Amino acid sequence: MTGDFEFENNYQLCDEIGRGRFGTITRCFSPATKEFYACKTIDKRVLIDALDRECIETEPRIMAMLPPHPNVVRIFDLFETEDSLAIVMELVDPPITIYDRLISAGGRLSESESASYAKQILRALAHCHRCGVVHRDVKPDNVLVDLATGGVKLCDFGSAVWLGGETAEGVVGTPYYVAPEVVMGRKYDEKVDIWSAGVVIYTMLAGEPPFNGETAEEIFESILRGNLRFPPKKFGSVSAEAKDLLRKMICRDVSRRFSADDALRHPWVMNVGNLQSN
Ligand SMILES: Nc1ncnc2c1ncn2[C@@H]1O[C@H](COP(=O)(O)OP(=O)(O)OP(=O)(O)O)[C@@H](O)[C@H]1O
Repeated sequence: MTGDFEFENNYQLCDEIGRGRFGTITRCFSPATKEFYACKTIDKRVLIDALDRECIETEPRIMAMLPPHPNVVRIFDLFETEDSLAIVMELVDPPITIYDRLISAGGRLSESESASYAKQILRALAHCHRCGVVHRDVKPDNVLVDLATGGVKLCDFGSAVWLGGETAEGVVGTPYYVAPEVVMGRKYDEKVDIWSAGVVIYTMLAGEPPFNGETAEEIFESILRGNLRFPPKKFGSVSAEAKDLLRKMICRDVSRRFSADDALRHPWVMNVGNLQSN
């Protein structure tokens, strides 16, 4: 790891393209490779909380550990000083997430677009899980979409953990997308990402998440009740295969819940190219 000085020698900072809990994402340019990248800069001085400090240290460690995959944002460089951290990543330009895509599409996406994104998210998760990495914060805001190619990339590994076959504890994630075993404070494994990915797919198809509430507590109660419904108003034109996959991903029984590889073998995901785009 190197410092500020080396960063300035290697990259030129351009415009700000995003802001997260801990830092700013800026487009940057490398005169050496003549390529643009996304640089996440974190001011470590504002992080008082031990958990926040852990999050920012985890992200580059986990990203560097994962072998490259077309559906996972790649890390290229890391610069660290006592006060700051800069992570140079692959740039998705324009910087659009599935969350932004849902907003611009008026709330929901077609079945074919949803299935195409679902397949790529599942490929990213299968890759992470094979490497023992659990993302723990799969949600529309953490999936970048390349509008030119339709390719998607999983990003923000700040909540991720390397489990390598073990289990974890502790509430991590974003209320709407959190699996019930996490809410209950039980030990959990990589299947939490499958629940969250199922909630993301449901949200893309319906325009709203399956478990709702005014407060985080209400959302958690709804998740624990686990009453998965497909209101005809939202799901009238959605195929039976899509609903079947959702039942197998948003499944309370962890041992029966699909793995990423199981989901990739499901007909709805296998037949992505044949779905209607309305
Ligand atoms: N590699 C990238 N290419 C293009 N845009 C990106 C990239 N990474 C992040 N962004 C943009 O910056 C925003 C914030 O990024 P990110 O979610 O990684 O930050 P964070 O600090 O971890 O946020 P959070 O508050 O969700 O933890 C994203 O929503 C996206 O718009």
